[in-house]
Amino acid sequence: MLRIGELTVGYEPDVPVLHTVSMALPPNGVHAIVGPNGAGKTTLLHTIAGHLRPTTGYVMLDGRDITGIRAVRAARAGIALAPQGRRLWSSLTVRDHLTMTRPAATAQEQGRDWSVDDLLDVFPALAARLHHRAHELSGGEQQMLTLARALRLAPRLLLCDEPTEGLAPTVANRIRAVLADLPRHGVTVLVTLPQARAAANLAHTVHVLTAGRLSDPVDPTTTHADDLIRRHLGLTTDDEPSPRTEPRTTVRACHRPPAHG
Ligand SMILES: Nc1ncnc2c1ncn2[C@@H]1O[C@H](COP(=O)(O)OP(=O)(O)OP(=O)(O)O)[C@@H](O)[C@H]1O
Repeated sequence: MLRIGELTVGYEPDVPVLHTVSMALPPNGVHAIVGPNGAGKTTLLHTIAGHLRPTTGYVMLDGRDITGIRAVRAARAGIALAPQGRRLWSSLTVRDHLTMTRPAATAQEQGRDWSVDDLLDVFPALAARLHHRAHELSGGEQQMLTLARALRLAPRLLLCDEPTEGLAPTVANRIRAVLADLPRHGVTVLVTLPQARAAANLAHTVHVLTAGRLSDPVDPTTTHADDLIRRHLGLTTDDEPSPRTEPRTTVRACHRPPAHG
């Protein structure tokens, strides 16, 4: 569904943050990018979402060249971003956020059209907070609202930047479970996560981004996946417990994507 080739992106001339990044994501899966702070994860998502223009390279969505298009056009093409830091409108209520946001994608490019009620079913915690302002919500509720608002745009590709950052483990697990279920609704998910273990438990493919360079995709179900991810991250075996020590069934998406897309 998404194909990126030789993408170089920077904020200043001749200072690239991403170096010739290439990636091909099949549709209807959950795909994770892990990497340390400052690796360029946000930069990559913002480039796909049309907030940043690459210096070189291309971004293709379902065979259509969307390189360098503006964010509004990326949304029309079926891409939504749930940004890091949430960026909610603090004085508006949950209801305001969900009713003010409408499907942005054109009919042809649109994914599922999520009604407000659909989204409250996905995030029951928000139903109880419908008339509360964003700044009155807990961190977990704010993150749920960020995701719900992005889904209101009816995307086929949802970009989630560190959606579990700073959340209690149970809330983070709930968020990951929602993401794992989205491919069932025709939404492909590209999510950045700080922890290799969480990414391996959730995603169908994991890419590691370090210092602006992206690894080849790793299939977390293969025998050497943990070692491979760890090696890409430059970790020793003691730095993070094995992904296989956690039950995968809690969040792993049940619909595997086709091998090619
Ligand atoms: N608006 C900006 N102007 C200049 N440099 C920036 C800007 N935003 C990010 N950078 C730099 O680009 C590099 C990559 O940042 P980015 O936020 O993409 O990394 P990240 O992997 O998402 O890290 P984090 O998890 O800390 O958000 C960093 O060196 C950062 O300082």
